[in-house]
Order: sequence, then structure tokens, then C-alpha cells
Amino acid sequence: MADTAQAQELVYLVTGGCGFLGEHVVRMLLQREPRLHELRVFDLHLGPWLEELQTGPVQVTAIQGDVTQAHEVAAAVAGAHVVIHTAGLVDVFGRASSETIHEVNVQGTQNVIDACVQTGTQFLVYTSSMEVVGPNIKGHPFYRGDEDTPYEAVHKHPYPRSKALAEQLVLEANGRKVRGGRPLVTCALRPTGIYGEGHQIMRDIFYQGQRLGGRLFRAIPASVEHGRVYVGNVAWMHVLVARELQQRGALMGGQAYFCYDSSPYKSYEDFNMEILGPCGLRLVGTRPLLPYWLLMFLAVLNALLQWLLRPLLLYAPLLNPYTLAMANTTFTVSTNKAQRHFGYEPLFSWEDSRTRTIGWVRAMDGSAP
Ligand SMILES: NC(=O)C1=CN([C@@H]2O[C@H](COP(=O)(O)OP(=O)(O)OC[C@H]3O[C@@H](n4cnc5c(N)ncnc54)[C@H](O)[C@@H]3O)[C@@H](O)[C@H]2O)C=CC1
Ligand SMILES: CC(C)CCC[C@@H](C)[C@H]1CC[C@H]2[C@@H]3[C@H](O)CC4=CC(=O)CC[C@]4(C)[C@H]3CC[C@]12C
Repeated sequence: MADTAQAQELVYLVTGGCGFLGEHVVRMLLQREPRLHELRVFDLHLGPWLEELQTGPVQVTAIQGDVTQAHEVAAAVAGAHVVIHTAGLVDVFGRASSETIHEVNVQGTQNVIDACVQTGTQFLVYTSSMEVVGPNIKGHPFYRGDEDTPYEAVHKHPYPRSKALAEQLVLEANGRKVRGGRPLVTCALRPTGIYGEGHQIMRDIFYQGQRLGGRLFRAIPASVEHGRVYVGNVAWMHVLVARELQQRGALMGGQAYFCYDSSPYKSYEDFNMEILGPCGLRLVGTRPLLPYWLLMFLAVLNALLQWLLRPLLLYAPLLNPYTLAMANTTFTVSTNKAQRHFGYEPLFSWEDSRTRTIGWVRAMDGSAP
């Protein structure tokens, strides 16, 4: 828990605080933000684990609410010094409509900005995504790029489009006068594919491998590199950026930072095997077992089935044309902007990150649904 020797005076609000990343941000704040007095956790669905946090020195306030409802957001933001806005609809599988994705990710973010302005909250950290840059639908590689690397960002899919619009809103709001006359200071963090304890897709792939007798079948060439970052480091970066934004607003305000750490550059499947291999799974094939054209055919078929079945049931498999294109396009970042601007160093080494994630997967063994 926080070092109580320092004055505990700050009120933080974490939207989406019960999600995969949000929970790590909440726990990290309690461990590493000594000036915290109250931590508000705002989410559509509150987690039972919040109960166990109520016994520490920091007042943890659970708020069940919806970011699309401006009045609920304003009530939660009022009196907060800092807002960390991680709430979002993460959907590249066609579970939600594009209207709903826009409503939550774009309108929800606008509501958070408006609430800061109306109530006088000065610091806003937004969880953006690497997807605001790419990969684009043309399959252009982004190889070890940084925040200034030119790239043709083309957003056809509702999720990346919504994240790009929301990020733009946040960054453009930097400098707006909030109630009381001070300027709003904002910035955006762009994680690559996050992994770690609580990662739903890793869980699904693990169970799928178990159902297939401990095997997974290679679908993506090993030569494609996909950026990944450990959830603990993403959480740490949020905590640090929120703290430093209060001191270095002139430098950091209006900036976007990729979230990175020392996780290795590998294909999506080869990276997953770094975790799932020690948990008893094997990746079959050194090359994709099916040719790309056949995978694309299956992906299009899945999309068609999704559309046909929609009136009856929700069919949303991992494979669709968008996820296939993503998994097949190299997108890796190599940057030190966060280190230069606010002294970020990953808190967890790759070995720690891997060990922690393996421990979490192993604990699920035998509990397949
Ligand atoms: N998972 C990943 O690999 C990456 C995620 N991100 C971003 O990180 C953020 C968190 O993502 P995850 O933790 O992975 O997703 P998640 O789905 O686990 O967490 C999102 C949280 O937001 C909450 N939420 C959704 N709609 C809401 C609404 N209308 N009002 C209030 N709360 C709402 C959900 O209940 C959930 O707890 C998102 O903004 C996402 O775009 C960015 C890059 C990569
Ligand atoms: C069956 C296929 C051959 C393999 C499917 C893999 C996909 C499910 C995942 C490949 C790339 C992932 C995305 C990527 O890590 C970037 C992301 C950023 C975000 O902001 C949200 C999550 C995601 C879209 C992530 C989702 C799963 C993949 C598409």
C-alpha cells in the first residue's frame, strides 16, 4: 500500500477500472501513488475484488456507471484531480455494432473531457491504442517505428476508427480552460497488444489448445512481428504519466506515447507460445498449415456466417478478415519518448512479465469451461 509518510491529498478517478487493464491500473495506483487520498473506480460492471481494497489507507470508491451518460460521468469526475480514462469497448470480432463502439469510445471520451472542463479537473490521461496508427488495411509493415514514424493510417474498422477519433478529441482538448480558469492538461498512451494476468484472448486460446489435445496449429508466418507489452508495465506507465503530467504539463500536454517494454518482437502465435508453451501447449508447424488465401476464405466465411446468424445468435470467432490482416501485418514499436519525457522505465522485466503470466495461466489449468 501507499507510503503514508507523504501527504495524501489527491483524488484519482479510473474509468473502466474493473477491466483487464483498469484493474492493474487501480492496484498499481494503490501500491505506487503515495499522494493518493481517494481512488474512484468507475465501471459499467463492478468487480467483487474491489471489496478487498477497502481496508487500506486509501479510500476506494466504487462507482457503477456508464461513460455514455454525461451526468453520471460528471458526478464521478467532480472533485477529482486526475482522470485516467481506460473505459472502452474493445471489439474487433463484431460483437457490438459500429454505432455502439462509437458511442462508448468516442462519445464516452467526449463526456469525460466535458466533465473535466465543467468540474475543474485539470489532468486527463487517455488509454489510446497502437491501432490509432495501424496496422492499416493495406498491410504496410510498421517496423520498430516510433511516435514520429510516417505511416499511412487508414481506419475502416469501427474499433480503430473510434480510438483514433477519441485520441484526437483528448489531445485537442489540451489547453482548454477548466472551471476555475486553469488549463486542461491531457495526454494519450498507445499500448501495443497487451498481455498478462487477466487477458481474455490468452485465456480463450489456452482453453482452445487444451480442447485440441494440447496443440495449436500455426496460422501466421513466424516472420511477422507483432508488438506486445505486459499489462503491469502499461499500468505503471499510466501511474507515472498521471504523476508527471502534474509537473511537466508544458512538455507532456497534448502528447501521445506508445506503451512499450522489453517483451520480445515475435509473431502473435510465437509470442503466445512463450507463455502457453510452459503451460503444456505445442504449436504445430514451422510454417502456416493453411495457405493465406484459404485462411482469408475462412475468415470471409466467418464474417458471412456472423451476418446471417445475427438475428438468431451472436457468432463471433477470433478469425475474421480484420483480425487475420492484423495478425499478418508486422507492427512493432521501438521508441524512448516516454523515457525522455517522463523518465519511464518498465517496472517488470520480460522474465518477470512472462513468469507472472505463466503463473496465471497455470492456475487456470483444469478449469476449462
Ligand atoms: N487489450 C489490449 O490489447 C489493448 C487495449 N487498449 C485499450 O485499453 C483500454 C482497456 O482495455 P481492456 O482492459 O483490454 O478492455 P476490457 O474490456 O477488459 O476493459 C474495459 C472496461 O471498460 C468498461 N466499460 C465498457 N463500456 C463502458 C461504459 N459504457 N461505461 C463504463 N465502463 C465501460 C468495461 O466494463 C471494462 O471493465 C481500452 O480503452 C482499450 O481500447 C489499447 C491497446 C491494446
Ligand atoms: C486466428 C487468427 C489467425 C489469429 C487471430 C489473432 C487475433 C485475435 C489478434 C491478432 C492481433 C490482435 C490485436 C492487436 O494485438 C492489437 C489490439 C489493440 C487493441 O487496442 C485492442 C486489442 C487488439 C485489437 C488485438 C485483438 C486481437 C488480435 C486481433
